[in-house]
Amino acid sequence: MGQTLTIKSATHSYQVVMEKGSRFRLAEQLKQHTPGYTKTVLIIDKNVADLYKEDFLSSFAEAPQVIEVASGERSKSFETYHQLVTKLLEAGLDRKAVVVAIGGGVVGDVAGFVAATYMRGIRFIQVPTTILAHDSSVGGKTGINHPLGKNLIGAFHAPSAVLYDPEILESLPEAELRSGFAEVIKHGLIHDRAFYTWLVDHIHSLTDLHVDMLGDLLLRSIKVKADVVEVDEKEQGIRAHLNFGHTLGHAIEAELGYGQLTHGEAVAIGMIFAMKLSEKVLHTTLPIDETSTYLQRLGYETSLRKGLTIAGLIDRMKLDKKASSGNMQFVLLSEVGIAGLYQVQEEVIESLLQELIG
Ligand SMILES: NC(=O)c1ccc[n+]([C@@H]2O[C@H](COP(=O)([O-])OP(=O)(O)OC[C@H]3O[C@@H](n4cnc5c(N)ncnc54)[C@H](O)[C@@H]3O)[C@@H](O)[C@H]2O)c1
Ligand SMILES: O=C(O)C(=O)C[C@@H](O)[C@H](O)[C@H](O)COP(=O)(O)O
Ligand SMILES: [Zn+2]
Repeated sequence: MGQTLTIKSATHSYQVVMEKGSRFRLAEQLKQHTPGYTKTVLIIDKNVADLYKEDFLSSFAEAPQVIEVASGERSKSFETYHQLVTKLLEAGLDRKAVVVAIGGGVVGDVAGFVAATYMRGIRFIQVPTTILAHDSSVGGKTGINHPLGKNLIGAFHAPSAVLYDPEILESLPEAELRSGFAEVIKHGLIHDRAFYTWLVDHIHSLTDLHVDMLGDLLLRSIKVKADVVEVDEKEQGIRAHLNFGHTLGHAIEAELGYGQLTHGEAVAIGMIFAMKLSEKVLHTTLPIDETSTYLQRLGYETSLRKGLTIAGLIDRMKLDKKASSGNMQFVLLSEVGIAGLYQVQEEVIESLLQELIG
């Protein structure tokens, strides 16, 4: 039956189910987690469809409609959103229908936003297929990007279940292991010092992330996310801590052009920046060298790419959703495992960015 973790949202509780081979039981799982549903449509990442579509369909007596979404960050767009809603209307989905999002964070975010808004909200199930999606599939943040910035349009809409089959992660390319693992490290840094230390001591290379241990590792990381979103689902307070590394990370993604650097790679640069900022603003001492060396050993970049400008990044960061009246706010660490949200003066950010640009 695999391992489960129950998450409480404001509207309902839902389960994260981690079970090897569960992709062959999707029809059964759907009945269990969304009782009484009238119809379903599977919205699936194109690469994932090529590899696993038949596996997902194998348990249905009558195959549901499948909509394939082009792989990549560019699909988190108005165009894809519009196309998907149109296809659901044409398919005749009613308010008791269920959307199943199968893929990484891109498909989860856009399909989740479709479900959040279709007829003012229908149920949806997250079937994460990347490491990164251990983060994106839990907590109910859904949305799309705007040319001006990441995730600027969206809604909070909790899934009815998160169905993880760790076997699927075996086909992930190295760059995607790296992207997803950044959010695992983030969870340790902001909320679970022992977990962070365990990662540094035990995961020496991305090849250490093999299927036999990924289920446990991801559940531990999801537990951090669950602890936070259960207390503050709609980001009125501590949920912002999950945004550690993201103020700069999102700015980098948008400035470079979506998809040039993966989300996790951009967040990794943002985390090192936020640790340096923490030392400056909070007069604390953090293991920046250790984290930086660790990230570099795993193949992450930790400084800013050529072509990025301080002015461009600052303009983006002023549009970040945490900004208040144009003042930038950053998640900083007073120590590993303890995060907080702080307003930081533009001059301080500017001078530190200068150091990172070199
Ligand atoms: N909603 C949230 O709380 C939240 C949290 C974190 C990140 N995000 C968002 O998630 C997105 C990134 O998600 P992602 O890293 O999963 O990227 P992604 O969805 O683009 O997937 C990464 C790549 O891996 C491929 N892929 C997916 N599963 C595969 C598999 N099992 N085998 C082989 N290839 C596979 C995809 O086709 C794609 O090319 C970003 O847009 C980010 O903003 C959202
Ligand atoms: O769940 C959250 O809250 C997070 O901040 C998790 C992040 O890893 C994720 O990238 C999220 O999409 C960022 O949210 P945003 O509100 O900054 O768009
Ligand atoms: Zn993220």
